[in-house]
Amino acid sequence: MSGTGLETVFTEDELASSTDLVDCRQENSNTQSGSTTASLGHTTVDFHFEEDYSEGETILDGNVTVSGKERHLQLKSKGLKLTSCKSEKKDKQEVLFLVWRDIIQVEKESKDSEQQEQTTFLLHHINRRSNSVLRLETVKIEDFGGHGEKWINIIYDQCHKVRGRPHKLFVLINPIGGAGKGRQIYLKSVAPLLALAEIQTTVLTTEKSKHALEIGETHDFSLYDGIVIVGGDGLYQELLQGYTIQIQKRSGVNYHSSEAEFAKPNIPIGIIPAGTGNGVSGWVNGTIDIETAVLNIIRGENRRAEIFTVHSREKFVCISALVFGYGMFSDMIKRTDELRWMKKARYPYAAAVTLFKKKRVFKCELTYRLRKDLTSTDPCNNSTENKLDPDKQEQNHNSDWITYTKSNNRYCGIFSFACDAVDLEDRCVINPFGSHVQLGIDTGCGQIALLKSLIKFSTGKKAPSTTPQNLDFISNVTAFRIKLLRDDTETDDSVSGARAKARELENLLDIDGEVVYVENPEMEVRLHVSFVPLYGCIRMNRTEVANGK
Ligand SMILES: Nc1ncnc2c1ncn2[C@@H]1O[C@H](COP(=O)(O)OP(=O)(O)OP(=O)(O)O)[C@@H](O)[C@H]1O
Repeated sequence: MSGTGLETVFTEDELASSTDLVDCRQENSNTQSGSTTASLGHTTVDFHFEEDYSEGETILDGNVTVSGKERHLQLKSKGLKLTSCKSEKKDKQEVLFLVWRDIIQVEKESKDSEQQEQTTFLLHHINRRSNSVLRLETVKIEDFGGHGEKWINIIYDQCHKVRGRPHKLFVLINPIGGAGKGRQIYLKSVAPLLALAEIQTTVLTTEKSKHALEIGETHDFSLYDGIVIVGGDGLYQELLQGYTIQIQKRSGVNYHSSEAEFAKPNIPIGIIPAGTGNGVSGWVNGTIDIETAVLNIIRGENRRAEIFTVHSREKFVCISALVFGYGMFSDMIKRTDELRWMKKARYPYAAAVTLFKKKRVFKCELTYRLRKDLTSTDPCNNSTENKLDPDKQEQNHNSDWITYTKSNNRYCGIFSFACDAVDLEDRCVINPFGSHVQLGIDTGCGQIALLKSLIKFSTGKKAPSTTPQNLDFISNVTAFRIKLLRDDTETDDSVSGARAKARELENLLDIDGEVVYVENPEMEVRLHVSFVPLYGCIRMNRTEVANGK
């Protein structure tokens, strides 16, 4: 299945009603796809393009007209430059410089009459708005310097040969994620842009729970330049877990060993935020705006993000790409899972219910390892590290296991996000490409204080210098172990109803907002740095992050 790949997945009616598929180019030049607010992280990420904005050598130059005004157009080795003519007053002179990566397509405008001699073409390019939002814009350019179709041929060649830009994508849609609009989102806001960029697609929709896991484990992705998922964090986690297992099996890695060096995926993944939380998409795009996510996939730039693996007694349980939670976090996710019929409203509802519930206390041994070669949490540490061989980064960097002793083994919750919060002077920046994480430990913190802390973390607000009572954060963590301490003589039959329910909950984890059952609550969670290539990942630029631009 190739080409648009839509015929087998969408009904004729759906395709026919999607007018933008028929006439996508005009429609998209004005499209402003809906920007929603992320519940996790969308305002926190300050990614900056480390694109080389030097212009390079001139390939072709000449005069053109744009909206009736004379302009000078130069095609350079690094991009395209459009400037006002020298005759215009200095203060009215405009300059537009676009690197080739930011040009999506060029197409010749069909002539109205045979008499029309000048070549006219449409340049579809990315316009950068503030706060990471990208928009497609179209400029109509008319040649009058005599270069004719030479303009079109060179622009076409340059923008289509940009390194990393995908030509063939595998797309997986979750029709029930978020507000249940995955298919419509794909048809209206994703497919037209991919078609405009001449990207071939193979499109599948999930048909049942955990289908993405199965597809990830069995599908041959080698034919594709990238994988796109249209859904939320749960869909991404399942696809990535299946794909990770497939890679380990092919590479002969014993992935049941918690010490194993996992083979890393080489095909980048792009996430179209069509779920509820859309945390990872927000992290890597700096927004959960749909059009931005699509344009970042087309741009092709990608960077490896970190993930956790979770093992229990030397048996692989799962991977986690967003958050690992145990105790009150898994209790809350179980509650939200049971309320799936409420769609997006289930999260605030479950959070509100949690506020009024008495916290469950569990007893466990908690140990962790720290990254020992860090001297600071400066984000620039990452840029240096990323120049190193990523496999070497993980070797010999960990401390021995350290036991957490502050709580007398009594806990309400233990959690960690697969990212680092870089503490700048006025705020935090979430960095999913780092080499260590924070471990959160709740030993009886007030519910409201805990929620406020989590919201602060996820929205990049500067954390107060003092954390709430009974809430602790350990920085620079690379692995942790939780060993539940249970009374060996206790059985489900010998305990009260309430305790039997608590025992059931003790076997549940919150993995990226989904409930995962673990047979033996004795887990090892390990961070794998620089693991999965994600589209939309833009390097943090030292000066700009430091200046908070
Ligand atoms: N066709 C399907 N039928 C039933 N369940 C499905 C189907 N496809 C995927 N699922 C389930 O949907 C869940 C993933 O949903 P997804 O992450 O896309 O949206 P969400 O949960 O609303 O968003 P988020 O995870 O960002 O909060 C997984 O539990 C997965 O097994």
